[in-house]
Amino acid sequence: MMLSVNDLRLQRGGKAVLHGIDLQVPPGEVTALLGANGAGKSSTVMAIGGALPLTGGRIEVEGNALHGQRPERVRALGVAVVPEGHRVLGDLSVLDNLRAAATALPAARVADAVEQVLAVFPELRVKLALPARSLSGGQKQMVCIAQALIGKPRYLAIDELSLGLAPTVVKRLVEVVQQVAREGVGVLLIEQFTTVALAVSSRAYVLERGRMAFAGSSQELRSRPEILHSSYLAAA
Ligand SMILES: Nc1ncnc2c1ncn2[C@@H]1O[C@H](COP(=O)(O)OP(=O)(O)OP(=O)(O)O)[C@@H](O)[C@H]1O
Repeated sequence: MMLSVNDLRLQRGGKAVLHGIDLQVPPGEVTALLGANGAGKSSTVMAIGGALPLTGGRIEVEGNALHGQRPERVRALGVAVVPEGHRVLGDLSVLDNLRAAATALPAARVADAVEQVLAVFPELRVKLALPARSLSGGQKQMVCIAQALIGKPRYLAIDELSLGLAPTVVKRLVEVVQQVAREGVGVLLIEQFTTVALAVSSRAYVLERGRMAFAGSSQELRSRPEILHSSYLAAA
């Protein structure tokens, strides 16, 4: 019972960016994926979501291969991804953005599914009729997380939860991530604020130029700050 990445290799623009990484995301907890800009965090999440082809290795969820699958199939296997940049369909209303994420559900279940994600983000209720472009960055991120949750994933990967968002919003998003994990979802979290990421996660990984420089408990990484320092400096 796990989302697991084994010996993942990946090229972008003809250049190797992941050199064989291993990563496990257990259900019911938050796993942090840390590393400097360009280390390969986004590429890892995109590969998990079916948005980038691998050049080697395996990605599996509870025994099913995710690698080589299209993004829709990855979602159907219970793995949802929130890409970096909290992008929404700006011309559509917030409600239609949520509905658009529910197209894989039978029509009769869409309204219920929308209700369930609004219970997670009640602050979106008063925004439902507004065009999504009128939302703040934090509210757009809420819409993106709600879209990911609408299919009831067993695993959720979030690329840059809080990048560019106000501290009060970050606090709120972190609460939601913790709640989602408590309800049994395995969360893979990429978060620029390493203190936040290590406070909410049980296990942590540190990527350094496409290789895993650390894998272990978040507590251990908190007590050994030199690991993060050297990884973030190595990229400079
Ligand atoms: N579209 C692309 N085409 C070619 N190479 C890319 C592309 N996007 C990223 N890369 C390269 O892939 C490597 C890994 O980038 P990636 O975005 O996965 O890192 P990251 O750890 O998520 O960093 P960031 O926090 O900056 O997004 C980098 O060397 C980057 O230059």
